Amino acid sequence: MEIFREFTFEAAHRLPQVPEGHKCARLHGHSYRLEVRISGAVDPSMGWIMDFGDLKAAVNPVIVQLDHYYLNEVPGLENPTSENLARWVWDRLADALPLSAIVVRETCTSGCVYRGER
Ligand SMILES: Nc1nc2c(c(=O)[nH]1)N=C([C@H](O)[C@H](O)COP(=O)(O)OP(=O)(O)OP(=O)(O)O)CN2
Ligand SMILES: [Zn+2]
Repeated sequence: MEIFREFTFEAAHRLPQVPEGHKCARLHGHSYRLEVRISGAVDPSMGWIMDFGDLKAAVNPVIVQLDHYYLNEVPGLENPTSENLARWVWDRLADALPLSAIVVRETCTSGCVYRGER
């Protein structure tokens, strides 16, 4: 089974690799939505995989590194596409949580699902 928790953060970025004239070369911001999914067996006595509160506590230190930052200045996020951001989050949580997916939504209509593939 899988559970998830959604987090939000505000951040600015620009995409340094896009061709000249691309709108994303300009500095702009997003209200990011980040979904952290974990999978595992349901503990029979508790009736849950993990307390949602413990999931929140594990993810919050990562959110703090992103919220209201210029992502291009965060080490490892020099090219802050959704894909790179999803992998960056995964790498910082994989030791602590049984991750099944990281979902990054940049806008209401665009985003990325990362399941740990290299
Ligand atoms: N594969 C990716 N493509 C794009 C990314 C990305 O991270 N991965 N990022 C961007 C920009 O950050 C852009 O701000 C978001 O893109 P887009 O959804 O095109 O932006 P809009 O909301 O302005 O879309 P419209 O529907 O055209 O208004 C670009 N591409
Ligand atoms: Zn953008």
